[in-house]
Amino acid sequence: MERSLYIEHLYKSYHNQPVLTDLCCQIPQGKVTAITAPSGSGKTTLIRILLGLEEPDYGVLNGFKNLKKSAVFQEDRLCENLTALANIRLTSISQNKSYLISAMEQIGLYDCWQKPVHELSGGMKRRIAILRALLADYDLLILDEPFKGLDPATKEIVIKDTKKRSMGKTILFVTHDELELSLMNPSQILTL
Ligand SMILES: Nc1ncnc2c1ncn2[C@@H]1O[C@H](COP(=O)(O)OP(=O)(O)OP(=O)(O)O)[C@@H](O)[C@H]1O
Repeated sequence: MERSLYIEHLYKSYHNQPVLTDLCCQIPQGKVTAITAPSGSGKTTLIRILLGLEEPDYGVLNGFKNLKKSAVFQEDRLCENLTALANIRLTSISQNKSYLISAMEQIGLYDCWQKPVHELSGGMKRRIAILRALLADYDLLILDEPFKGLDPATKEIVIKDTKKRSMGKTILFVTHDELELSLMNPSQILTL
């Protein structure tokens, strides 16, 4: 049986304003955990702490340290002057070009691999950011409102692809969207 990851008594404040107060939870490995909570409740702060981008004021993260992590942030964080393919290659240098182009086509990204990202639509950029994270080598995939802005039909295709590619991995994803929740089918939903 897979071990769980534990977040124990986590506290974080900014300018003496508490954001996370005594947060304790368990994240089963190899499963999908959703986080859904109102805006401003500290979801992104928690994710930044789990990724090591932010220090908690207090608390213990048990089991996270040696995990390889991959993430999709609320922003695409793509290199706008590089092509779509070159952005994806940043995390999957050993995959050949035809494999990567085929992976793009499976989420509806046709004939755009050689275009610089700044020439692409918002929804195309989003899918490239998601695919870049999915094709990386990781144990823990952290997704902060990853599917936001995609139309429902595209969302369904991308979520099915995400589920297929991340099978057996630990996924933590933030959403406010019922369709995303039902398609991702998390084993637990955390409300901060
Ligand atoms: N670097 C920072 N400096 C000061 N305050 C911050 C910082 N980062 C976040 N905050 C504050 O922490 C609180 C939680 O922010 P956070 O982005 O974690 O919320 P969230 O639940 O992810 O919100 P949303 O659903 O809108 O993305 C907010 O009040 C925000 O203003």
